[in-house]
Amino acid sequence: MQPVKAIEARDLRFSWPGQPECLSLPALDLDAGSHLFVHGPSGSGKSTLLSLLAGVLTPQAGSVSVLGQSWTGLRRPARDRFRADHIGYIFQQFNLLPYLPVVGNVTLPCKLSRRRAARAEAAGGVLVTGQLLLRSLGIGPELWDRPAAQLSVGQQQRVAAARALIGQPELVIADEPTSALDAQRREGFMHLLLAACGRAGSALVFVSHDERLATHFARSVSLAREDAAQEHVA
Ligand SMILES: Nc1ncnc2c1ncn2[C@@H]1O[C@H](COP(=O)(O)OP(=O)(O)OP(=O)(O)O)[C@@H](O)[C@H]1O
Repeated sequence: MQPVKAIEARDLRFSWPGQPECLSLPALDLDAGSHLFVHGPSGSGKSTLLSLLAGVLTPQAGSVSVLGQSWTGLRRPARDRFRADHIGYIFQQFNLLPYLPVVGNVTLPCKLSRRRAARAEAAGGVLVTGQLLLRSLGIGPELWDRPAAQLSVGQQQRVAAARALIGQPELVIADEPTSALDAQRREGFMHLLLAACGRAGSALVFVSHDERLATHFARSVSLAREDAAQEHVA
């Protein structure tokens, strides 16, 4: 039997209402635990693709399966549950709850998903797992009880990564999480994120307009118009 893929997308086509086609992708596969870099200029459809992969948007044609489950077969509440159980999402603007302490932000997915809570419990407890993740991403105990809004951009970004990774979701989706960082902090974050995904065994789809980040990945896909959805394997 073939192992279940983290992502299997076929013949995807998507247009926003009243606009020309935004995305056309014949195939996109991602093996469990492997990492993929998606790049393309602003407006090329990177965030749209991520929303299709995460089942937030529905394509006009084609299909997306995550861990062997097709989004088409799920109604909205089931989609929300499946997403909470299996996908960690790092948003471009991090989307932390500003007044909630750092550690509360990180453990939040375990309140929304029993599956992720059970995994964190099995790994030593939800709180301890959150603290360990924060530590591994360079956020020390002196910051754990501070409201998230009081952290620097680079610190918030690492908190967002810890939140995405708690409870070992099989798939982590990262939408331009490094766009606000200088070169040194960007490289540091990439190393921490890739190592944390490796430890959790999570597959990673990482999106950026910055092609230099491709050096961190064995596989990359370009959404640039002129070479529509071309794949490169290093
Ligand atoms: N909610 C929306 N409604 C209508 N059109 C949208 C919406 N979101 C995105 N678009 C359009 O879809 C196209 C692709 O946008 P998308 O945000 O996916 O690109 P992107 O590559 O992620 O861009 P960026 O790097 O600037 O974040 C753009 O032309 C954009 O205007």
